[in-house]
Order: sequence, then structure tokens, then C-alpha cells
Amino acid sequence: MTLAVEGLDAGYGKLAILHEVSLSVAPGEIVTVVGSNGAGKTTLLRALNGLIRPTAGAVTIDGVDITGKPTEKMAALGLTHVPENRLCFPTLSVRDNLMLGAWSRGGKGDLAAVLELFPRLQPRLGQAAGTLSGGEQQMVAIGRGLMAAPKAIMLDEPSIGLAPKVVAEIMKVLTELRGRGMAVLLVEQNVRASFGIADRAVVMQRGRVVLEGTPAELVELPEVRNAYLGGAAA
Ligand SMILES: Nc1ncnc2c1ncn2[C@@H]1O[C@H](COP(=O)(O)OP(=O)(O)OP(=O)(O)O)[C@@H](O)[C@H]1O
Repeated sequence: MTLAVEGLDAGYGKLAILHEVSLSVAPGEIVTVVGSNGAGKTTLLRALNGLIRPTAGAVTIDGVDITGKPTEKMAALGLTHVPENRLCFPTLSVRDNLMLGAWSRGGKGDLAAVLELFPRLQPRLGQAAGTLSGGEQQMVAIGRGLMAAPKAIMLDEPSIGLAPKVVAEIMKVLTELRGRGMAVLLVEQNVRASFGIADRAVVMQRGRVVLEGTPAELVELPEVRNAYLGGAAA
């Protein structure tokens, strides 16, 4: 499904954070949103997912306006959100954490398909999620989102704090999901990793989209290289 926002304004109470944000993600596409701390990336995902109500603009799924619909409704429509900080329920087993993701489908989820994507979780199904490594917890968080059999997935900084090898594993799974026709919206601070897999990238600054293009186009820009790639050519 195609997920789009057009002219979105959103914030917290009277505090306006997002200003006229527009972007779209098509089926079989990875779009990455990058930007410095406080640029509004997390707020964008919250507004998309119905956690905060936009004050202007529209969120659409395949052209149907879903602005301000509650999160459960978004999940039922096929949109899943993997929030930052790899939220797991630490005392619940890996299996129970994953099964929670199937809640919106009446407890029916394809656990085998998730384990195929994240084979490391298979031998750990009975283990408390809190005892997993950071990378494995991130896999549980993504896997839980996938248990709802979404058509679009939004991820908030899945690579944060993880070793490069684990980041690569997670990025590979996202390319696999793209290959299955899912729309993937990836918020990342790890620009090198997200540009490595994204079809298009959006740069946000102070709540606005300031640049948009393919990763190859954006890395040509000195301001992008200096701000996000340590000045080096990618
Ligand atoms: N619950 C909240 N209440 C009030 N202000 C908030 C809230 N959450 C975030 N903000 C503010 O919104 C602005 C954008 O924050 P946001 O988390 O969306 O940025 P970000 O680009 O995701 O940054 P980071 O990469 O650090 O997570 C910041 O100024 C932040 O202080």
C-alpha cells in the first residue's frame, strides 16, 4: 500500500513541531527520513500512526484519508510502527512478545515467517526478552510488528546502539520486506546504513522537509556529506 502525508502540521499541545511535511512511500519502496536530533522525525511517525493528531494536512493510505485515526485502526489497515528504543516486555518470553503483535489479528500471526527472517530468535523463544542482546531485542520489536502481517512498516532508529554487523542484518531484513512489496519508512540517524538500502531519502530540519532525492543524489551535496557522513563521500 502507498502511505502518504501531505502538508502535515503536528506538535504537542501548543508546541508546533512539524510544518507542511509531505512525503510518500510506495509498495516495494524504502524511504528513509534523516535529520539531526530534534528535527521532528519521531514526531512525524507518531503523527502518521495516530499517536498524535495532526493540526493540518492529511495522512492517506492508498489515497484514503486516515488523518487522526487511532493507532489500532492504523494497525487494522495494515500499517505497523516499530517505535524507538526497541520496546520489549522484558519479563515476557520472546514468543509472547512476538505473539502480542498478532493481537490486532485475533492472535493469528505467522510466527514461522518471522523466525525465518530472524533465525536467531528461534532458539530463544522461551527466554525472557529482557535477557536478549540489544540487537536481538530490536529483532523482537520488528518481528512483533511483522506478526500483524502489515503492508507498510515504519521504524524509528532501529540501528541505534547496535554493532555494524547487527545493523547490516537488520538492513538486510528491510530489503527482504521491500522485495515482498511492503512499503518501508525508515527513520535513521545512521545515514550510511539507511542510504545503503533506501530508494529515496528525505532530510528534515526543524520540523520541515528540506531535501529529498535518491541517496546517490543526496550524497553529492556537500551539506549532506558534512552533516551526516562526516564529510566523506559515501
Ligand atoms: N511528548 C512531547 N512533548 C513535548 N515536546 C516534545 C515531545 N516529544 C518530542 N518533543 C519535542 O519535539 C521536537 C522534535 O522531537 P522528535 O523526537 O520528533 O525529533 P527527532 O528528529 O526524532 O529527534 P531524535 O533523533 O533525537 O529522536 C523536539 O524539540 C522535542 O523536544
